[in-house]
Amino acid sequence: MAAAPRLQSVTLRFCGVGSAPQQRLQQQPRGQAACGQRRQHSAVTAVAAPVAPGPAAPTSPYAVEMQAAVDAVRLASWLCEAVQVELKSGQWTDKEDSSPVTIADYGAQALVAWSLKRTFPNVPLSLVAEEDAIELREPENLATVSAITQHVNAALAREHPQATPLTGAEVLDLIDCGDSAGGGVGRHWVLDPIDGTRGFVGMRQYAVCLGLLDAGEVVLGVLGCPNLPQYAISEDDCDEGQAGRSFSDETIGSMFVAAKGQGAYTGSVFGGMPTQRIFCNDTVSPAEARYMESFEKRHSNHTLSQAIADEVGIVLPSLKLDSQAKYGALSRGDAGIFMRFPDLVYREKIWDHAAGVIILQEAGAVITDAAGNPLDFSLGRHFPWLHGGIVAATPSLHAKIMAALRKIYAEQGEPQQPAAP
Ligand SMILES: Nc1ncnc2c1ncn2[C@@H]1O[C@H](COP(=O)(O)O)[C@@H](OP(=O)(O)O)[C@H]1O
Ligand SMILES: [Mg+2]
Ligand SMILES: [Mg+2]
Ligand SMILES: [Mg+2]
Repeated sequence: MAAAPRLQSVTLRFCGVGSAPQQRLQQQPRGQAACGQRRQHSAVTAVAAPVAPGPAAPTSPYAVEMQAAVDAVRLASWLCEAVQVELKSGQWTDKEDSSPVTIADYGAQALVAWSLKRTFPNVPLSLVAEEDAIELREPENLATVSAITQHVNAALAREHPQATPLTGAEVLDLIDCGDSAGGGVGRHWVLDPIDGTRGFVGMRQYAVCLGLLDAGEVVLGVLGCPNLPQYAISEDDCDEGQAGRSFSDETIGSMFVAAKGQGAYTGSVFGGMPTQRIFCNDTVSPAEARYMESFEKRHSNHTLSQAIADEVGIVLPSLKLDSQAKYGALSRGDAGIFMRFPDLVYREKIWDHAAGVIILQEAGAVITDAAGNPLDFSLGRHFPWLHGGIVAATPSLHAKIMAALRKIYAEQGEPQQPAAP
């Protein structure tokens, strides 16, 4: 729970929802959101001085793709924030897997596809993305399509006023661009238009996640985290409903970018190209370390992560937050460890990890499955079974976590994962 003085300021900021968000959405030109109005917060740890020229220097490999990805993620992030302002409980449907999907998931996917096609008009778009428009094409979903299209066109009018507004049919076709099978040959964009949809509807954390696969390897990643503070987060920032305060606070809203061999960087999600170099902090001892895990208990076994933490000597409680915002926060040193232990029958999707993994790697973290294997993105839209889950951490803490995990498995018995499909 937040301390009393903080609760007061949170209450005040909630009062602003409805007017303040509109100000941010309508009055602040792109690039100014990070400026001014900074309050005192604990600094992001392990952040080096800004490094010029940053990840999109014209001579850098993947520079054009990086700028394209940042533009696409920012455009989608504007839509997400606009929808979250309006989101009322119950304004989402349940897909077959019973995960909530909002109009923002669809709208963000359409905008990213539109943006990539605009930047690369002569290259066929191969996009491995979470959503599809099959249900939206049912006649009873006409009103939903209309709402998505309105939000898509509002974001376009803001960022690309010269663009012709899209029709509902065009929006549906853009969403359906995301059906690529991916794989280890050629280039494929990998998109989770909203990772952490439950966090999005719960006014917690979420992320727009875009990665680029080249010959089966993630070579570029961008995370847009409109609700993630630009300062180091604490438990207070993870409480249910806390993210709603972001709309009137210019220190909220982070972007993370990385390209292979070029380092990881952060900045404002509504600013320019992020240029602040970040590193995960490998000097933290277990006694000082924090670990992060899913907010949703059903996504990860919190009992196992607590047992590992106890074994390693971690005393601080975990930070529980949704989405790949965790990968961004780990990359800049807010915590030292991320653990994810889903049900053994759950098959992970590549869009839930692609962008975050390259950012983590470029920040100096180690990320493996629970058996210590690297994550292989070359095998299609899903991973084959990851052995027991995912562990990401600073190098020294990763080694300690893996040793603790092996000890616990030796005592309790190895988890019996189904054979690879
Ligand atoms: N039963 C389950 N176990 C593990 N992960 C699950 C799950 N059900 C859904 N997920 C995935 O967990 C993601 C959110 O991750 P996190 O737990 O880190 O917030 C979801 O992304 P979406 O919100 O994009 O659907 C979804 O892909
Ligand atoms: Mg989903
Ligand atoms: Mg996801
Ligand atoms: Mg998603």
